[in-house]
Amino acid sequence: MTSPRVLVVDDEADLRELLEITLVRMGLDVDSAETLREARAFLAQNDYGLILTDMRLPDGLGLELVQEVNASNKSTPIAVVTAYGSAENAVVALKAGAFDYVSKPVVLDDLRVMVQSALRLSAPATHSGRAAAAGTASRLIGESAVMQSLRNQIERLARSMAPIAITGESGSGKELVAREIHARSSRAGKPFIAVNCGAIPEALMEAEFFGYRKGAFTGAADERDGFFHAANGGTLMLDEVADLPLAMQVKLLRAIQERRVRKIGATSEEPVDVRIISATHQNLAQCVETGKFRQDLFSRLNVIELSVPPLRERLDDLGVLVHGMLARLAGAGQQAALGPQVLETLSTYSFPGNVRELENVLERALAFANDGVIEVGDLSLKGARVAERPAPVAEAVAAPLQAGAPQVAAPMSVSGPAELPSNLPDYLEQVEREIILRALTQTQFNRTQAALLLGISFRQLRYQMQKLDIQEPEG
Ligand SMILES: Nc1ncnc2c1ncn2[C@@H]1O[C@H](COP(=O)(O)OP(=O)(O)OP(=O)(O)O)[C@@H](O)[C@H]1O
Repeated sequence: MTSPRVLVVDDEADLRELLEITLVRMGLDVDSAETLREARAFLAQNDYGLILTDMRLPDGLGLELVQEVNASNKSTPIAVVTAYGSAENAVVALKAGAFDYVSKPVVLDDLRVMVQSALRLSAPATHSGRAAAAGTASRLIGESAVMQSLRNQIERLARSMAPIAITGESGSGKELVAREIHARSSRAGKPFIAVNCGAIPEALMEAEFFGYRKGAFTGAADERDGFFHAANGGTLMLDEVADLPLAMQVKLLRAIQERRVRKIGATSEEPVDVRIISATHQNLAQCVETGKFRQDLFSRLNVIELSVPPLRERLDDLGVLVHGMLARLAGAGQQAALGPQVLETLSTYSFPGNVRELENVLERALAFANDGVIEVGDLSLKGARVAERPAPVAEAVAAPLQAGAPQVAAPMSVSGPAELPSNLPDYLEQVEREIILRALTQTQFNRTQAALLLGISFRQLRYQMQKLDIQEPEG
């Protein structure tokens, strides 16, 4: 088997030699070019496992080479060497399609990590474990034009280290998209860690992200790794990134830029090789405008933007989604089918909770269904019920909230009313709404604490609040 071949493009003799020696020691064959013209000549003759180019060359910019390689049908990873402190250059190169970058002065350990990661992309699927190369089907269901375009973007983005910012409404599939990018990348064999930034108490954030040394603070009985260490070699997803407090944003920016983290109580930093994917259902650019989110972190995270459309904008996918979900919901041997008009009814609904809500609607409907056949009457769609509701307790509770004074009506007995409810789903929803409101009022609308009180996850609470249209009082 021949060694992978690497093309180094740099006109600075010292740096070029350093790169050559390091790559040869890694067992690679190296060609060197001093100009864009020479590089193009090499590229016309050989296939490379990686191209490593300086940004500034005597006859042009390394960026031109990035664009040319990306425009060609060869999918060779190309990385750039950027001048010290020029974070903008790195971002521009990544946006143009560079696989990754190394900053000058080149730290050889970082270079080796980057080279290995690039070469895994061209390695056979069995070695890299990549879903893409192994031809594994996407877990993202959907054949609509937007979903197909999303899948193509995922395939392309999986071949780079560029930070990606995923936007989309709650429940639209942002985490699934992030997992898919990871599964199709050269990092697939390493961990994917998703962190809900809004669910971590501020005081614990630094310890959770960066870890701590034994004795670093009262209660630090043992050394612990943080999320960055846990995701080393893989992907770290920062979910609900807009919820990060400003102080933490500074520390995170540093860690992302330097690719190094320092545990609390440690004297030195450790290198970490982590791809960052962030997600939010908020408008991050607006958060920057209002001073809630740092501009520098924003431009660092937002190198590539990926938007996941809400379900109501891709209702063409409803049929395949329902089919896929029913197949999963119906356990082995159990029937799960749709009665007449069910799909039509679903397609008139706006799904504010997106695909997650569709999953919940189907799960609930299947529990009510006779012989596993879901009928229109088994679907309890929020919009459909609102008109029928007489004057539920829930409305009495919601009114003062809108006026800005959180109050809760006398709690309904959870053990059940004296008379049987005439509509069980409605009744249960009212009970649920009331209990959630009590927990929220008790915690001054701190959703993390309210979720803890109720023994559910932050995500679950957020989803239920959205489903039941519970809003934080203004002011
Ligand atoms: N295209 C899809 N095909 C199949 N399942 C999907 C699809 N999109 C989303 N789902 C499912 O819907 C649920 C919600 O998706 P996910 O958690 O990725 O959404 P999200 O946008 O990250 O939500 P949140 O903003 O609340 O964190 C998951 O169970 C996921 O598997």
